[in-house]
Amino acid sequence: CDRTIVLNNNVDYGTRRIDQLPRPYSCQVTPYRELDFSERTKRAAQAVVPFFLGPCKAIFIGDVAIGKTSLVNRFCHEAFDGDYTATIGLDFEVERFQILNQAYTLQIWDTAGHERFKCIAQSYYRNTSVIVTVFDMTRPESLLNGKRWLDEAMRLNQGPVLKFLVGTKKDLLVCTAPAIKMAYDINAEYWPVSARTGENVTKFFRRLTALAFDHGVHAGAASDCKFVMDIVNRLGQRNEHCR
Ligand SMILES: Nc1nc2c(ncn2[C@@H]2O[C@H](COP(=O)(O)OP(=O)(O)OP(=O)(O)O)[C@@H](O)[C@H]2O)c(=O)[nH]1
Repeated sequence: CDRTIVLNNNVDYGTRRIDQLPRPYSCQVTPYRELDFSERTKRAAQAVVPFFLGPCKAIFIGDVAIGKTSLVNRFCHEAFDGDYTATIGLDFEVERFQILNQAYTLQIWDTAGHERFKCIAQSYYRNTSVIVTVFDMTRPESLLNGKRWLDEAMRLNQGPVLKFLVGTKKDLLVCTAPAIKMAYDINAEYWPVSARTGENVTKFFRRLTALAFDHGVHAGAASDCKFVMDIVNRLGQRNEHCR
């Protein structure tokens, strides 16, 4: 088999530093319409008192051999391997970003697509901030199966999650219309990428991480607010008892 390993093929990987909210692949195919970080996020990032935002957990799900690991490897290691090696259960990567001068960690959970490892992978689906449903643009059935993978992951996550639909192997381009329709149907942001050439890979990860950061600040602010309201309510109840 023709083994191809490409390293540093002049793709601009950018940096892990983000000062402005990166654009979606297409403004038409995204449920996330904000053009910049929210005012709340910018204020929080500029505050004198530093805030801590926990890591972002992003799971990558989808059929076997569609290019999940290749996508992750291209971003994390700037490498592409033309040979296929099945993921056993699950792989894990950590990437550190600087967003609006705040440290932010992206955890990438690359799950196995093989049925045999499904139970292992599914046990890591919980408490996810981002679900990336991956499909192979040269294999239409992997797009249809993507919906099933997403439903299973959503069933195990009660809280709000960001959803992305990523088509791999853009270098072997095929029609994207069904993917765009699917992205609308599942309310996900659509990205076609190529791990072989690196096209859109860094842009996609920067966008994912920045959106997760923005939404994470909101969720954190909301839970702080709930915490304060709980205290106020409890104090109110105590006063009632005293009367
Ligand atoms: N031409 C081309 N081939 C790709 C691309 N991405 C992945 N491949 C090839 O597709 C095959 C499968 O890729 P993997 O990344 O191992 O697939 P996976 O989804 O992680 O597979 P599992 O671990 O079994 O779930 C490998 O032979 C890759 O070289 C791409 O962008 N372009």
